[in-house]
Amino acid sequence: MSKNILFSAKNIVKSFHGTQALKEVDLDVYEGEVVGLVGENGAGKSTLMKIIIGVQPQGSGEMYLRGKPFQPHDPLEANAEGIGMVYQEQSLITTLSVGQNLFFGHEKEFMQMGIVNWKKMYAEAAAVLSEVGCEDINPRKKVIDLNFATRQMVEIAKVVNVTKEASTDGKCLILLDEPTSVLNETEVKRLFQEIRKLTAKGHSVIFVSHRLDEVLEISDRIYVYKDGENAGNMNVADATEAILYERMVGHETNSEYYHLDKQVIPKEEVVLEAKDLGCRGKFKHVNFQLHKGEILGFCGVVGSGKEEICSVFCGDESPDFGELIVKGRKTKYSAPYQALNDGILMIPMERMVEGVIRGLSVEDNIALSNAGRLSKRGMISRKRVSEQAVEWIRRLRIKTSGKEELVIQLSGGNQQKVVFARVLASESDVVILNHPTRGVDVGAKEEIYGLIRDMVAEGKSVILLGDTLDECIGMSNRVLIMRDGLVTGELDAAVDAKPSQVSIISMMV
Ligand SMILES: Nc1ncnc2c1ncn2[C@@H]1O[C@H](COP(=O)(O)OP(=O)(O)OP(=O)(O)O)[C@@H](O)[C@H]1O
Repeated sequence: MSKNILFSAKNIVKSFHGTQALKEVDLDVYEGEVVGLVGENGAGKSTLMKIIIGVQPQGSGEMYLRGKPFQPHDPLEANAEGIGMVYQEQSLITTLSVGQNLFFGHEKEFMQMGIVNWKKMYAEAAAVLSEVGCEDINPRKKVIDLNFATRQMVEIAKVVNVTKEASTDGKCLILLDEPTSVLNETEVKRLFQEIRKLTAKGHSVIFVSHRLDEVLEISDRIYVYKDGENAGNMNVADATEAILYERMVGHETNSEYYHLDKQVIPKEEVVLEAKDLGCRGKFKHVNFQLHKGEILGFCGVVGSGKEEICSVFCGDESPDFGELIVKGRKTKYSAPYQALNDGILMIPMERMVEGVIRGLSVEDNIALSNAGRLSKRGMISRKRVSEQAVEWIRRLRIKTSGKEELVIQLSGGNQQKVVFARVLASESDVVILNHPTRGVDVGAKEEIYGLIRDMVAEGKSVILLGDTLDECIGMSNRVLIMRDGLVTGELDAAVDAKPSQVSIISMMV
């Protein structure tokens, strides 16, 4: 590794309305290295990234790029200096094509006599995509027609392209904030290959993630932030998941991660049943039963059909074939409220878009799914809304200045905790958890696993689309495996009979 410092942040301080997000943090990045940045939800990671890219200014402190003072006023200025960022929230314009997104703001370069030379733009877009190993993405396709994983690869291609163009002589710095959260394992591998290609050319990357195994795999050095302060930095050779966890959370992981001691044996009673269920072009011949008090894990790669089946249970889509039986009654939903009336609720994967109303307060968001229980003679009791919020803020350790704070002001992971609180507080007895721990820090993950166990112990039933195979196996009583729209296997996952990852993967691919 070259020893020239590419970027430095020194004594960075940032406050928001009384919340001190960063208290004099430092961060150095050498040329050609990947710096991992980890910390609990609300530790200040995204805030620092936004300061580096020029979205918001720091309160005090200095930054240096290639040894010179660096203070971008907006992301375009940072791009022009060779710093680019892929955001946690997707930033592509979905109504435009991939090519238009890649060259957004640079259309002039393709103008000939006042009109855009589309052929040229798409040819160049194809070249950019192939440079990041995504030659299979059609640059003419509208972003809205792409799945989230593909969109993420387009975002990365865009950023790599912008910064590369900006600095032909110098080295670039790419900021990746939770880049793998919507990627499957193959795509993560591809991303890591891409990152390694970039660093081999002397460019550098800051990699922010809650997935400690990935941080350990891709980083050269790792910084840990805790409550807006540096809680240590180390070479990857000196780091383990346990060390990082301890620095982040302040204590060692003390309980069994998946709370296997609390795994209960489901009841006989069937709450939801699929009989030869099918949706044209998405999945077919799906049969299974979900029992009271059961956690049923669905495993499969993106496109296997597992997400689409869940859309049928929660009323987002209607099946074309077969039967859906809920609590003994044959049914078919054409809207989510109908599923909700039957006690079925889903945490959506894109919960930043669908799961939370960001302009509402923390307490009102938590109350969204159980307004009925909180009302008296048709009037919502503010007192109950407030009491409920205080309880969940405490249980999930939601980092907020108070229950009245707007959700938009919370860090990404804390927004997710709010969505989770909403589901846990709901009266639904069948809960579909689509990647419930994505973007949530390791400490909160453990708590969420404990809460899921409590939910099923109380008699709720859960369909789990886990963030990792490990999570799916660890938490479930049984797993269903899907490939190309078909169920390819069903395995018992009792406490003493957990299937191996290898046996599941062999049925997934
Ligand atoms: N625009 C804002 N207004 C008010 N408070 C904010 C704002 N942005 C961040 N904060 C607060 O600053 C703190 C740090 O947030 P930040 O998003 O940097 O955390 P993070 O480490 O990236 O967390 P996560 O892992 O959940 O994404 C949090 O307490 C958050 O509520």
